[in-house]
Amino acid sequence: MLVKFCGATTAAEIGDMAEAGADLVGLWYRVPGGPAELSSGQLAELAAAARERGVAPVLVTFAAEPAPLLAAVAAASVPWVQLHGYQPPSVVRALRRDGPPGLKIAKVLHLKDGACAERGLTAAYERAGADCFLYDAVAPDGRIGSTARTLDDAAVTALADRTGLPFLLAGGLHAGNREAFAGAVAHPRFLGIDADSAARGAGGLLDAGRAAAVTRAWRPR
Ligand SMILES: O=C(O)c1ccccc1NCC(=O)[C@H](O)[C@H](O)COP(=O)(O)O
Repeated sequence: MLVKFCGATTAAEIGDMAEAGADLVGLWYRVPGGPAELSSGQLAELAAAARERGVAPVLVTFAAEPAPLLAAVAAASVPWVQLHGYQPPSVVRALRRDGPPGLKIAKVLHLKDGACAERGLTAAYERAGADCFLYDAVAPDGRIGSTARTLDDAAVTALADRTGLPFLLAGGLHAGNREAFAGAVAHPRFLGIDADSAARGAGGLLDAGRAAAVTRAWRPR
């Protein structure tokens, strides 16, 4: 299974995530107002640092214009893109058509009170060329991304049953709640986990010890 931690802003955090056993590290690009937002130069620098440490960099974005995303993917040689907003299937199609061969595209599906906001679009995302979905929570006020709110295991497995792609599970995952997701973890399309809040230390940066505790708790032994 894959383990992703999201929102690195320094090479030191990336080194810490590598030590914590991460496969993927999220780098924010075009997340307006986000505390971990990076310039295109920083994105390229941190993507290189991640590759050096054997961790695959993931461009995490709210952007819905393919051209700047494709330019950033090419400039930073990023192998993964995570479309974390409510981007339509046409954005996935454009990235698949015009992106580098082998680019991995993760489309986030947002769940609120057990209902998926993109429920009517999942087949279109699949046809457009997404590689996987990432299931994440929506806060009561509509906020998305790093909400630290957990999903309901039954809602997750029901959504996974209705879709045809592997999925990363997110939403308030921490070292102590793997058992609450027994259905998701056992699902044949379970691909791995994505966490942000639980991996952060007191100063707000990603923390090696906290991230390692998440990895240890979730990775099968
Ligand atoms: O992490 C954020 O603050 C964020 C902001 C805007 C877009 C995406 C963002 N994070 C994306 C992630 O992949 C997080 O890991 C995911 O939302 C889970 O976060 P958490 O519930 O805090 O573990």
